[in-house]
Amino acid sequence: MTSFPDPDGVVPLLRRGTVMVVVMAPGATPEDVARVVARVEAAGGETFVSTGVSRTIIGLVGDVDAFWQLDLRALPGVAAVHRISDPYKLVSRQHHPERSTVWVGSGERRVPLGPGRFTLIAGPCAVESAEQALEAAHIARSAGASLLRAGAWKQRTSPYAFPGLGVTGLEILARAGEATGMPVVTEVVDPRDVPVAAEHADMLQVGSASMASVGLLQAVAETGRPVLLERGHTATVEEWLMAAEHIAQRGNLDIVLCERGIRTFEPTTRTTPDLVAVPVAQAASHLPVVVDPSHAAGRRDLVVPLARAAIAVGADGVAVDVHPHPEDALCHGPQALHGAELRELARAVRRLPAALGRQDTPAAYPRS
Ligand SMILES: O=C[C@H](O)[C@H](O)COP(=O)(O)O
Ligand SMILES: C=C(OP(=O)(O)O)C(=O)O
Repeated sequence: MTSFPDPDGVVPLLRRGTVMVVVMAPGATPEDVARVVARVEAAGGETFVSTGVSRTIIGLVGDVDAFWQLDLRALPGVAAVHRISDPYKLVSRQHHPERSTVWVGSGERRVPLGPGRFTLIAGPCAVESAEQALEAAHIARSAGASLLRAGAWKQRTSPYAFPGLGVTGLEILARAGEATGMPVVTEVVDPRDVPVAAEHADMLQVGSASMASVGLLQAVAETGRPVLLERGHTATVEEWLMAAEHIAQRGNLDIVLCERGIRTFEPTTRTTPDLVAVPVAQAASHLPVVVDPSHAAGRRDLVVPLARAAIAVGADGVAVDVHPHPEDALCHGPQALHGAELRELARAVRRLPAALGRQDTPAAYPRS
């Protein structure tokens, strides 16, 4: 704003419910300005024009989506158009200042995810057999996890990699959840599988590679099941929240955001865990935010340190891979924790929040 010699003309614009700012080019004529004003006012908006020494800026008040459709950037003399308000509404904290809690499961198996709690989600990356899933579920439960995760359909990069057991895997997972008293969360990759997944799982996950698949987002939303929405590994926080808005628009606000690493130039880890995204997403949105250090790092040795960091940065939970025999795992064995490592992580989950001054309810921490 210092480039504007008339700051008094700028500040009031931003104080009057401005949702968008149009910056005119230095050589813009009064006719160019009038054309922008006329187009906005014809669309039912209000304009506040601030004429500086070298530039004029126009603040717009009204329906930001309607203004966006006007394509003001294409008008003569317009240098830039900036949104001031969030491009999402239902998931925004601007319209819903209280942070939300999402409940997964029913009856005695109901598990909360949200402020004042730290929820441990654990399980194998993929369901491989009834024995493996049940063993992993017992390890997870005895360590103190309250939600069981595992994939029946895996969205693999290679068409030759293990794709999951499909509906058979789903049934096995549901039985493992029942046997251990944990609600289950599983990923859906194809919208056609959503109904059967919703029949067997308590929460549906949309994976990183599907984050922007609008058809899938809408299909999971319409089941009414809570949704675990992974951040796309090339998505900005804003794009992630717009994906969540697609779910919310279908009337389903039971959405938990999961930060699982983003693609950067750093090859040491599978993706780069973007922990700053946790407080950023929590400030922008009322939805709970958890972290998946297993898929983010792809390395077992980093999962516990990253989970500690996730607690410190204020995450509402972590989702981690655990496997009875990681060396034999059919999917992502190198990132899967052994039982002893999961118990170490669970100790951090019990002790760290209070040590770090978090106000979480101790009763909600995993027991073990
Ligand atoms: O587990 C989740 C996905 O399948 C995974 O992130 C893709 O992994 P891949 O590249 O090993 O297939
Ligand atoms: C987090 C997962 O996968 P993705 O790599 O698609 O985020 C997962 O399988 O749980």
